[in-house]
Amino acid sequence: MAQQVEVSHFTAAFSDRVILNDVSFSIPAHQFTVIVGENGAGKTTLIKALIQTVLGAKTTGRGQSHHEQIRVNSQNLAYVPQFRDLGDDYPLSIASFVALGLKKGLRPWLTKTEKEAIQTALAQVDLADLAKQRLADASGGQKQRAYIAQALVQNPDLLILDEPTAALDANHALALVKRVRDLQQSRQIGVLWISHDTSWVKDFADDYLWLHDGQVDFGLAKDLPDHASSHHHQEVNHV
Ligand SMILES: Nc1ncnc2c1ncn2[C@@H]1O[C@H](COP(=O)(O)OP(=O)(O)OP(=O)(O)O)[C@@H](O)[C@H]1O
Repeated sequence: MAQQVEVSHFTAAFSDRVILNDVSFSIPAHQFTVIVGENGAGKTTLIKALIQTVLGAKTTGRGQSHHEQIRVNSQNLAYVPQFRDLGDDYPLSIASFVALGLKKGLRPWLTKTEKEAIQTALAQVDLADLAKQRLADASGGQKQRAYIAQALVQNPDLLILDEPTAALDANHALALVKRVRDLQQSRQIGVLWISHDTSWVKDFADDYLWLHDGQVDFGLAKDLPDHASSHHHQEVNHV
């Protein structure tokens, strides 16, 4: 299969500040790729450009961004943004929250297939027993998993997660990594996972993208350079 992501001489700048400077790299299909780099290195900027490319291709019917430096081979991209707590008065159950990921338009009911897809997505993140519980009453880790279930119910061929373990302790973070790794392999999809914690990368990812000094290095996860991990600090969202 072709590459899932191809970036060729892409530059991102805000005013005259260049964040990514003429970067080129490719990611093969069906890979679990971790994106690392210090705060401000351009990780979110990069994934936003990839997402815009896919959204742009849908409206123009072309598989390329308008500036033609980025190609993303994805019919169905799902994105889990950085964790935001929706608050104590959020009214929906976990199952209803996951159902928001379905593209059913204004139709108020769920088809049998959609109900099954919700059950499957909940089971895949081990939330089947909590389907009827209010999302507001779930723990931080359960909420993270509900966000991921909402992405999975879309049956993505490319899943992009922006620091999904930022609010989790080490054990729950590793459990989530393993779960997404299993799903990525069983569904044969691509995963792009932004992480400041690189402790698990060599064991569970296929490749890395390391953003530093305006450049992007791509390599096999087992070869992740030590200095790619050494200067990070984790930013936890306090809400
Ligand atoms: N809309 C914008 N306007 C101006 N500057 C921006 C904008 N968005 C991002 N930046 C700047 O671009 C740089 C890269 O930001 P980005 O969010 O991509 O970094 P990041 O690697 O995701 O960082 P973090 O690890 O802190 O989330 C930062 O210096 C940021 O301040």
